[in-house]
Amino acid sequence: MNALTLPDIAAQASRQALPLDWVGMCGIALPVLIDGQRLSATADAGVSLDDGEARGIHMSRLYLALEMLEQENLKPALLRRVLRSFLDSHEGLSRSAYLKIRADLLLKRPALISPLAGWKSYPVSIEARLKNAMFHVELKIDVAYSSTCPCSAALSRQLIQQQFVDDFANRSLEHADVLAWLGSTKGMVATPHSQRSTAHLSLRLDDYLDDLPLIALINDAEAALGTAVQTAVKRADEQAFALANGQNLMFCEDAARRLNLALKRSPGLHAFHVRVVHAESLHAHDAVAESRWNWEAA
Ligand SMILES: Nc1nc2c(ncn2[C@@H]2O[C@H](COP(=O)(O)OP(=O)(O)OP(=O)(O)O)[C@@H](O)[C@H]2O)c(=O)[nH]1
Repeated sequence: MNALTLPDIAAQASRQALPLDWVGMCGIALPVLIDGQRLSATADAGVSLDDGEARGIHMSRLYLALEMLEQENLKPALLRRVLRSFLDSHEGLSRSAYLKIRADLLLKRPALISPLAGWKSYPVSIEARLKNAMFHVELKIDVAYSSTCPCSAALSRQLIQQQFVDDFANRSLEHADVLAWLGSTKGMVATPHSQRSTAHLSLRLDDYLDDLPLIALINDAEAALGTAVQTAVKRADEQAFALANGQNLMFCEDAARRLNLALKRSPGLHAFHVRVVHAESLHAHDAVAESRWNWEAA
């Protein structure tokens, strides 16, 4: 049997004539280049099947178009070319094309004080759509940070004050005694709880952008939060982190508001949705806050 005789089921007429919103493949393994970094990624690639009479799309054509992503840095223009190729190879069948790429971006992060540095992984996804000649790119980025509860800090301070009253009642205050007391466990009878937290950022990019501003957006988000989780840590770094947390107490509402304000100042965005999740150590459930700007369902 040669190729000419192979049955082509996709080209048959559909028994139920009905257009479909999305048809394609999910979870395709793919190497991609982001800012020169070779990353292991997975891709979802699809098109609409607007011709309801056609039995199926041609999956191999989408799959093969993804080869364009192997050698070039991921940029909006490249994503657009891939989507254009999806549509060109489905002329008469499809009017919209979709590509989602997921990867873990690795960034080397310096310690707060010591000259050390270590790698941090940021789950990112890049979603591109081409529909009626309109091209859109949306980024999703997860940023991990530490949050210390302001309520718990205030309650702890009150207990420390109470301890001070108990320990120094009817005593004259000597500087050396107070200093020694502050350095003892009695000087901190209670500690506020803090938690590892995650900001899930969904970001719609302006159409004119030449590059994907992943690193700039991560940096903006971490600067706004103030207490990004660390990589290599010596004691001096841990002490600086403790100070940063103490100066940066936050409820999930505070984190969501800070991110909202920071992302509005970030260039290249025209809409975003922020969801912060504080994996509480006080509770067995999470504290969550969301904030949107110019965001409605795509
Ligand atoms: N449309 C469709 N194809 C599927 C599905 N599952 C597996 N495939 C297979 O995907 C393979 C590639 O499809 P096509 O791109 O149409 O392959 P082809 O006909 O050899 O390629 P062209 O000549 O370019 O059309 C076929 O062998 C299909 O059977 C499915 O659910 N839908």
